[in-house]
This record gives sequence, C-alpha cells and structure tokens, in this order.
Amino acid sequence: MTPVIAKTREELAAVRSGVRGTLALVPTMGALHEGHRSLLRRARREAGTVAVSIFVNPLQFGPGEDLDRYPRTFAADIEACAAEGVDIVFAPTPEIMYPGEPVVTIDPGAMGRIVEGETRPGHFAGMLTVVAKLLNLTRPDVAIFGEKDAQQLAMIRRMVADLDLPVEIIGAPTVREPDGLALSSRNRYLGEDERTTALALSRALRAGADAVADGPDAVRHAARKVLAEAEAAAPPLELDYLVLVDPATFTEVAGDHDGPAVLAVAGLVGATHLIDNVPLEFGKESLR
Ligand SMILES: Nc1ncnc2c1ncn2[C@@H]1O[C@H](COP(=O)(O)OP(=O)(O)OP(=O)(O)O)[C@@H](O)[C@H]1O
Ligand SMILES: CC(C)(CO)[C@@H](O)C(=O)[O-]
Ligand code: BAL
Repeated sequence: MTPVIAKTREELAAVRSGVRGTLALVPTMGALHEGHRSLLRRARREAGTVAVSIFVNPLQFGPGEDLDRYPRTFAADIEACAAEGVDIVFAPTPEIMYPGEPVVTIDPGAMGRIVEGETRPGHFAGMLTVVAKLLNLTRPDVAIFGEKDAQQLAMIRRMVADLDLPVEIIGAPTVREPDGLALSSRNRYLGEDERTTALALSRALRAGADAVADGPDAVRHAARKVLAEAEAAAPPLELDYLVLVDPATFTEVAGDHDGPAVLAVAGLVGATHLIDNVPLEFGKESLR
C-alpha cells in the first residue's frame, strides 16, 4: 500500500494524531537503497506504525559540499517505502523545515569537532538540530539509524541521553555490496576506477578486523597498510582519517584497550566523500 505522504507540519500532525500503539521513525535523506530498506524492515519489527522522513538537510552540509547535487529520487523512494510497508512518509521542503535561519541549534560539544566533525565542521550541529526537530515533530517511540554513520549514531545517543528525549535509539548493521563496499547514496557518484579505489576502505577495515587478536596497534597498522596502497593508486584515495575509537565517545583507544571499539575510516575518491567503519571487540586474553 502507498504510504500517507505528509509535506507540512500540519499534515504530519494530522496523521500522527491518528496513530495508535507504537511508532518507529527512520530518518533519511532519500535516494533509498538496500541499507535504508534494512532499517525500514527493522522498524517494522519494532513498532506497529512505521514513519520515514525524507529530507536533504541543508544545515548539515558545509560550503563546497554536495548539497545541490545530492541525489533526489522521490518517486522511487515512495515505491521502496510502499514495498516495505511504510505507513507514513514525512517529506518537507527546506522552507517548511526552516521558515527562517534557526537561531537556536544543538551544540554537539567537543565530540562534534573530532573525527568526522573535524573533516566536516558544523556537520554534527546541523545533523543533531534536524534530528531533534524530526523527533519532536514525529514523536516516535523508537528511531532507527545505521551503524554505517557510527559517529552520527553515537552523537544522537548522546543528545537523547543529555537532553532526556523520550525516544529509544536503535542502531542497525551496515549493509554492503558483495565486494564489501558499504552501500551509500553517494556511491552513484563513483566512476568505475573510482569505485575500485573506494573498495580499499572496506578492505582496510577487514584487514584491521583480522588483526584484532594482536591488539589495537596491530589493527591500526594492518588497516593503514591497505590505505597506503590506495593513496598511491590512480585515482588516489585522499584519506581524511583512520581512527580506532571508543564507540560511545569517538576518542582513540589505548594500545592495551580491552572491550568494544570502532575502526572508522573516511576519505575522498575523486569528489566523493566516503565513510565506513567496523565494530571490533578486544579481549585482554586474546592479546599475544
Ligand atoms: N549501507 C548502509 N547500511 C545500513 N544503514 C545505512 C547504510 N547507509 C546509510 N544507512 C543509514 O540510513 C540512514 C539514512 O542515511 P542517508 O540517507 O544519509 O544515506 P547514505 O546512503 O548514508 O547517504 P550518504 O551517502 O549521504 O552517506 C542513516 O541512519 C544511515 O546510517
Ligand atoms: C540522520 C539524517 C537523516 C539527518 O539529516 C542524516 O544525517 C542521514 O541520512 O544519516
Ligand atoms: N549519512 C550522513 C549524512 C551526511 O552525509 O550528511
């Protein structure tokens, strides 16, 4: 069945007031792919009613980023939502979401200025501000986000805890192409040779994961080796960062770290900004 499409606050409020039982929200920027669809299926398992937001949020794009050329595929997105049994799609315009330049925004603190936040200054403030607005407008019981955007997920969990927002945040695993490339709306920008170079991101993460028994330094070393080859390739990978961090704070873990960590990588291939990560578990007993 085709979902109900709400384009304004008033339309969303009307459909929200008719929801009985639990509601799950999946926030997206559209151009839906199998990764998004896995979130929709997870939402379906979590709640009686599923809402999806489709909004390319200008506030989280910096100058020189791809806001204007970001893929917008609304008709296909609605078909995907219908196929996954989505009940409600909220698809506002920027003018609806931001009738004026917002004066009050969410400050992501120091955590918003490291790793991806250092590469994209202002990104996490813009992202958290729109997520807070979407949560307030939709009032879901649960909201589902992909682990592919691991720092985003950690920041959203932090915001919900720090501001006592009444919603449960669920993270869902990264969906990949058979050759390892993490699905991303931005993959469609890649030419054939660029895609070959881009594969180094997931290859580096796998190499790192394979070294987990030898500890954090071995993981960093194994991943760096793969990335160095891609930096020398044509077209080259322009590495933004490779970090091995605490999943909750995104600060680097020590060489004797025990417990969960995230190996996260990002870089430019041509003009395309790609990110990826893998969750890891270090155990002291497995250190040689
Ligand atoms: N491969 C994936 N597997 C699982 N979830 C994903 C995947 N890609 C994106 N998501 C999640 O889907 C939600 C919407 O993300 P978004 O619309 O930005 O898609 P995207 O493909 O990540 O686009 P972009 O290229 O801008 O990073 C986010 O919670 C994101 O983490
Ligand atoms: C969470 C989100 C929809 C906010 O614009 C966006 O950052 C995304 O698609 O991951
Ligand atoms: N997938 C996170 C949204 C962004 O890149 O702006």
